[in-house]
Amino acid sequence: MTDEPTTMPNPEPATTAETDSDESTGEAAVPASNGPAIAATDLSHAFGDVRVLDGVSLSVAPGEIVALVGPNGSGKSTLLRFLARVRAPDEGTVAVGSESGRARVGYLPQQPGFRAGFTAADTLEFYAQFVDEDVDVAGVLERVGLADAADRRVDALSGGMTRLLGLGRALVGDPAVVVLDEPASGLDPGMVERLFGIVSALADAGVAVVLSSHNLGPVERTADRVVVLDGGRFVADGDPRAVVESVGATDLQTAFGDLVATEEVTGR
Ligand SMILES: Nc1ncnc2c1ncn2[C@@H]1O[C@H](COP(=O)(O)OP(=O)(O)OP(=O)(O)O)[C@@H](O)[C@H]1O
Repeated sequence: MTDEPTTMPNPEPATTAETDSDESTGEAAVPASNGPAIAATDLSHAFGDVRVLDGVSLSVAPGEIVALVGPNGSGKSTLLRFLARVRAPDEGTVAVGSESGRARVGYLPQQPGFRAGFTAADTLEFYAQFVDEDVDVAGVLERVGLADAADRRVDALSGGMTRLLGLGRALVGDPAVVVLDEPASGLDPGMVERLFGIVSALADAGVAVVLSSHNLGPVERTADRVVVLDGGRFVADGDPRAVVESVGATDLQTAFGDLVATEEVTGR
């Protein structure tokens, strides 16, 4: 199914299983001063017999870029849904806050969906009406590289363009935290660079960014911190250079293979 952002009403509401109340997600405000922008504590979750997360905790500071990497099916999307609060974990809490007091979380789901018939601009205008600030829709479209597609219907967008529109939707309302599930998936190399440039600019503006990606080159160059998820736990967590050096590798791609392959030895 399609996930939708949590900060604004949804034109095609998700099921209740995907839109848990604040109470059920254990949401709480992080103390305003010098606290993390978002803090997840002791998250555990299973789908039936499959344990996807096993007591993971993650705090992200304002202006920090955290990249979540891991093999297919390792639980990245599940963790990001919990951070975005579109779903609640079996156990654990997610607290959102920031020094500025902004507490919204912008979310790009792995498979963003939009109301057919709307144009790209209509779509962002729709979401803009639910935030307090004035939203420069044309500016958001420009920022994500869709200025020329403003009047194109969403059902006529390519897969990559749909993802960029999802990124634009996540940015509406100037959120303090942005959670991006594989934002570079389906983008051509130029747009991948642009995407990671947008991420850097967000962080420079004080936004906490948590993203998942299989594009380990740009991740290594852009992220402040890389978290490797495998077997329900974090098997590495540190700045990219430290993660690479921790296994004596030369780059993140090589380190990733080593870390995931040796999970049972290095897991913590
Ligand atoms: N709603 C669900 N019901 C049952 N199982 C689920 C559900 N969502 C995810 N899973 C399972 O949980 C595990 C983790 O899935 P998740 O999508 O979080 O992984 P991922 O790391 O994001 O994978 P990918 O890199 O392929 O996107 C997988 O085994 C998946 O099949």
